[in-house]
Amino acid sequence: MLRIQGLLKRFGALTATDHVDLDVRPGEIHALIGPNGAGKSTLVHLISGLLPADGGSIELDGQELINQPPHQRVAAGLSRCFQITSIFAQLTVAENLLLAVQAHHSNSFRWFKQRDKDAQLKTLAWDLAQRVQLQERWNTVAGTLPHGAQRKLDVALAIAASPKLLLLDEPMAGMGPAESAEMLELIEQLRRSDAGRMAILLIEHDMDAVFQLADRITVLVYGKVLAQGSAAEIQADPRVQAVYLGQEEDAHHPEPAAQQAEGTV
Ligand SMILES: Nc1ncnc2c1ncn2[C@@H]1O[C@H](COP(=O)(O)OP(=O)(O)OP(=O)(O)O)[C@@H](O)[C@H]1O
Repeated sequence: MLRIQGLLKRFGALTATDHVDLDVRPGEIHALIGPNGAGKSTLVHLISGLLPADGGSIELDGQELINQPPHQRVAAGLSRCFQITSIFAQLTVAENLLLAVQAHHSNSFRWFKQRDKDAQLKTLAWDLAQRVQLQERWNTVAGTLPHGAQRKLDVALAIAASPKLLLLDEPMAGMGPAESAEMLELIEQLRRSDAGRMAILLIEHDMDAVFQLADRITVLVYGKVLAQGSAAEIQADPRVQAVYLGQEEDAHHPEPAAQQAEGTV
């Protein structure tokens, strides 16, 4: 579904994305992990088009996106969660969802009478609410929802367009254990309910969540791909262990740990 080849991004002398190759298959949850500063956010910005690349290729379902502006990438089937910044806080859950489905689907119902069109859009919005378990909050003003429920609404807005690839950038950030568990269940359920086609690229610091959710994992270090494989392969990889061990030691002895991580790349 997503094929990245030789992707390159430089910030002055720093190569933040260093000839990265990455494939995400249809229906797969692919996690991107790596220590702080590894280049995960830069890669996500390159995919969504918020940053221009210096070289390489990004294909979504066979379509080259590398020179496309963000809105054309969305039209091509890319969707990204923006950590609740995309929700309308003054509007209810229902109004948020109706706006999202209207933006993406109203063309499909353009020959319908207004009343039938409204009913179709409302059905789609209600389906979305069910998919993210927000039916009971249908009439709640979005800004008054707890943090976890706002993140769920954000996910619903992102999947309203039936994307081919969903970019989930730290979906559990700022959540307590109960909210994280609900989000984890929601992501698993998205995979099950989407006819196996929508792929998810997940950036997440919570390793338990990553190992539970991901079909495959890519590990980035200093902008380069260090390892790729299943959760079991990544957990057993001594190079990955060294990087994460190095990071823990880094807190106590910054210099030696940084050198150790560098030596493993
Ligand atoms: N706009 C920028 N200008 C200059 N350097 C940048 C810019 N954005 C990121 N960098 C640098 O690029 C490298 C990769 O940063 P990035 O934020 O992509 O890493 P990350 O893996 O997302 O880190 P974290 O897990 O801490 O969010 C870092 O060294 C960072 O300082």
